[in-house]
Amino acid sequence: MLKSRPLWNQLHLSFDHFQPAELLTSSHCGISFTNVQTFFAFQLIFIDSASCICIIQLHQKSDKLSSKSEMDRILSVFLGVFVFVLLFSTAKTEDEGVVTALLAFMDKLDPGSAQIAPNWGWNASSDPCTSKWVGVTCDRDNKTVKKIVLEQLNLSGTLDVGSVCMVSNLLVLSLSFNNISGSLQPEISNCIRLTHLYLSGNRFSGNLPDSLTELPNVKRIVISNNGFAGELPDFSRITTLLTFFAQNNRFTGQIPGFNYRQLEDFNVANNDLSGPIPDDTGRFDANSFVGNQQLCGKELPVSCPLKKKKKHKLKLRDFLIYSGYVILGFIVVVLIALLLFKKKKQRDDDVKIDPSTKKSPESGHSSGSRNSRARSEFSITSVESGGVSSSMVVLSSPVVNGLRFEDLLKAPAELLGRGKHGSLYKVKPDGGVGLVVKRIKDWKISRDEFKKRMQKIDQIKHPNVLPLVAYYSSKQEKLLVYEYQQNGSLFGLLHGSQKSQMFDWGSRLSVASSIAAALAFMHQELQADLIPHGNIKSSNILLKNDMEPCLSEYGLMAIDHQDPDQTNNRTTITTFKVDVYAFGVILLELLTGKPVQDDGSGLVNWVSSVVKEEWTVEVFDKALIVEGASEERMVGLLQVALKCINASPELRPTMGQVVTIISSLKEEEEQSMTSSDP
Ligand SMILES: Nc1ncnc2c1ncn2[C@@H]1O[C@H](COP(=O)(O)OP(=O)(O)OP(=O)(O)O)[C@@H](O)[C@H]1O
Repeated sequence: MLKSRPLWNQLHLSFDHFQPAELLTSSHCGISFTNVQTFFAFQLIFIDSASCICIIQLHQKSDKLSSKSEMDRILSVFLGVFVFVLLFSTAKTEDEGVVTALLAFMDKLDPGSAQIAPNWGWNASSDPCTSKWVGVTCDRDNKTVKKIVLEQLNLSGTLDVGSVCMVSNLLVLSLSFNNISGSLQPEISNCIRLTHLYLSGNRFSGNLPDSLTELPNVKRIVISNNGFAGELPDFSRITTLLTFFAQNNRFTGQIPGFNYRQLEDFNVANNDLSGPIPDDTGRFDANSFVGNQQLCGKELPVSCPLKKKKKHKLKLRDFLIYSGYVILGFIVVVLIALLLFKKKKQRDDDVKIDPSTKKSPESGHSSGSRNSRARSEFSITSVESGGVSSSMVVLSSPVVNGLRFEDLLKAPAELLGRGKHGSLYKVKPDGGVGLVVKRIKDWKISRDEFKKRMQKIDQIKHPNVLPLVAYYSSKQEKLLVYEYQQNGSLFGLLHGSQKSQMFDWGSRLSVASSIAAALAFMHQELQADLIPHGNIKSSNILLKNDMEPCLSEYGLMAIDHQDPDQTNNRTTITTFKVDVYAFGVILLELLTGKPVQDDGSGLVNWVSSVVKEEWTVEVFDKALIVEGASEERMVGLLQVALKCINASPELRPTMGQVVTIISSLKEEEEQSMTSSDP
């Protein structure tokens, strides 16, 4: 039976029949009201709103019993039966409504039932869900129609949008590769929950209705290979759209606005579109636009003509005015440049360019060409450090035997990044290995506490945690020295130029497993000292020479910056749950292949909303799907991630628990690999 959601509305209407009545309570599971005239209370209780059964309880009000009580009893029974019949009939009407709508839709789609066979189930005496009509998919409870997929069936009628959109929970409508003709009617906007509309490979014609852009949830619109014509409506209104395929139609006019930054797939090739390509992101190449004679842009061989400037004959007066503007502009530019220069000088006042580092052997650039993100060279010589070599503690590491603070300060340094918590320099002391120096300013931690913390962290070794090589502490700044890892980070592997390298499902699961194990170990060892990592993100997971992942910068951040509830009083448990949350975000990054922006909440919200809609497979990285990664194990890992990102720290698992689940997923994966080996 179909879910009877609108029944509720109708129920309220039916109460009007009993006016004057006083509504006593109203909830989703029951309603009661008193009929004042007959001194009766009815109680309608929904046993199961889905099957539309209700029980009507009739209560006589004892304090109001009168000589008319016998008469009233009869009346009450009559009223009860009446209400029951009324409700039952309205519920039935609702179910029948969807069945009727679907049959009307099919009637137009396949006139004369030329294609549909009797065993498809499409008839008025059966239920689309429980009788499993061909092409219809329902929700898990078999109550609501969610998808209609009727592809490659040679259907040659028209699309009755008015009828099909009466299926109020419809998410997917796919009618690709048939012979359907006619236009797409404006009532398409009634399909308010629709996320996927596939109409490609038919004979549709006419304009796309403006109302198509009113669909609030639509993600994929595929209308390619049809005869659609006219101008495309303004799709920039749809904020959810990920795919728009409209190639091989007869669309004219200019390409309208789209949220190009968000679109994953876009193609309007082979139409009659004209004018400039408005996509300034450059994410879609010529293939998305070719075959439109009058289209121009950097993606195509035809670049757009420059706008012709009107030629003016300059009179002397005009000349003087323009010269005035030019001089004024020049003065403003000089002033701004001076201001910027002053500001930059202030920012860099503690970073002096070491004249001895004119040229870095690695970069080959001169120190004059400084740029914060590009390769730039500084000496990390600190104003206050002034050669206080005794303040630097070099830990017992084979990597830097005999390293002196002076060597570090003198060495050419290249700025790798300026993060929220400090700057990172790559340094290569004479004859030594490459190092990185993290420079943290204004960390509100006493020298003793800092020293204790670093020594504690140094005592705990794990193969997947990058060891600290040396540290230095002064009032204003702390320096932390690590070995430089030339293979980059997990961030680079997932989203950077290295993306082209195959980062397959097995490797992703392996990274998740190694990092989880490292974190669980560190948490256990540092439990008494309450030192979490505090800043887990994919750029802090580095790849060692053997491509094994390792966590860097453990324990540098006293407070977390990813967890929304960082202001809460921290208990032993919640302190470490900050890392569990961040690890959950890493898992999402591995599963979706999408980068994390700012605090990660964007990715978390997106995944949560897709999963809620029961579109779980949508979240996975396309590369993983193409590779044929096990959906069962991807869902398993996603479930771990969702537990980790629980808004309530107490409800998040411990890293120990996370390790157990991921290890068993990894084991299953390995077993499946060996069993599928020839
Ligand atoms: N030991 C290392 N070897 C090689 N690259 C490193 C090393 N440590 C960090 N990096 C890389 O250097 C870049 C800058 O690191 P940095 O720690 O400054 O950035 P961040 O993580 O964004 O900042 P923050 O840690 O302050 O939030 C990152 O891409 C990071 O992956």
